[in-house]
Amino acid sequence: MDTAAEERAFSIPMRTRFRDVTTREGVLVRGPAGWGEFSPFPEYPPRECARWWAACYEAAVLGWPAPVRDTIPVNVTVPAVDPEHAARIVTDSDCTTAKVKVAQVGQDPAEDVDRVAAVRDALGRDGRIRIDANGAWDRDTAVRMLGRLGPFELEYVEQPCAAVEDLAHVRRRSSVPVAADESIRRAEDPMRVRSAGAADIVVLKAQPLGGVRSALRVAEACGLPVVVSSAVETSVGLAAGAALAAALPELPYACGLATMQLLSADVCAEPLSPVGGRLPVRRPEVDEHRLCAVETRSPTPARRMAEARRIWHQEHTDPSPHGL
Ligand SMILES: O=C(O)CCC(=O)c1ccccc1C(=O)O
Ligand SMILES: [Mg+2]
Repeated sequence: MDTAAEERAFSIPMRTRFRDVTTREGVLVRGPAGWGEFSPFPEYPPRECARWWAACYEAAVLGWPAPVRDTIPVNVTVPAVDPEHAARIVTDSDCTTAKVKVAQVGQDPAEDVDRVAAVRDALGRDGRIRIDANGAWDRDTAVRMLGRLGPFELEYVEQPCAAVEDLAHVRRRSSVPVAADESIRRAEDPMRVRSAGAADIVVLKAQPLGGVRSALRVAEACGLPVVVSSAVETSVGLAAGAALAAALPELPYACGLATMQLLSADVCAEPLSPVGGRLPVRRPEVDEHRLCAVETRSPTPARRMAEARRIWHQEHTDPSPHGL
């Protein structure tokens, strides 16, 4: 669309499979404000990808609002691995909060219990544990599993069920606080979560919500405590999440932005990784050598971005002065 803007498609394998994600693909775009990332998940339709494009455009062209803090407390993310591996991931991190994936397809509920138990052992009594079911439980299973996992003292459960009505049901039946993720991220109307009484906390991600400013507006309109999470991005995408977490007026919980270690490589020489359980708020430099090493010839990422951009600019008529 524009020869001035640099666009580089990348493909990076995950270290550990994360749900059905084994590789992260996308495009990095360099604009006047820096690099932006466009990396929607493979199954996301073009209409949803338009918001991911808006986030990339904001990063590359507009930049971000001023931060009110310079480090962000983060959780270590524990995929649906065996108990020993889960304990090692927690011990190798400096984090005192862990987010444990549960309800993985093909696994037994006892595997969730064993994984959470191992994480509680590794963290000690003062650590915090939150779990994420990615909407996989029905409402009765959710209430039953929260009963089984309750003794490990959960900070909250993220998206126990897919439907907003089911989240509200679980919230009434269980003493574990409920956080909404997919119900915000993939919803036509993120405000339904609040009016349905479906959540105590909202999980906000910069890319799927259309950028930092747009996510800040969702946070303000929701009026619930916010946890900022990544979409498993390179350090370029993570920097947008850090900017969002840094700009929120209140940040009462650790954020899910320590996901760099889930990827096997990065595009920056100094990846955006936590130090002492906290992520520094900064924009890491893209390293040409590292970017080259993960560059892909696949036409798919660029094609998806062109389609997302077309939809976005159709709906937002102001023409970009930067040709992006
Ligand atoms: O929150 C974290 O710790 C990591 C981010 C994460 O879990 C995630 C990453 C990509 C896609 C979905 C999710 C999710 O929270 O469900
Ligand atoms: Mg989630």
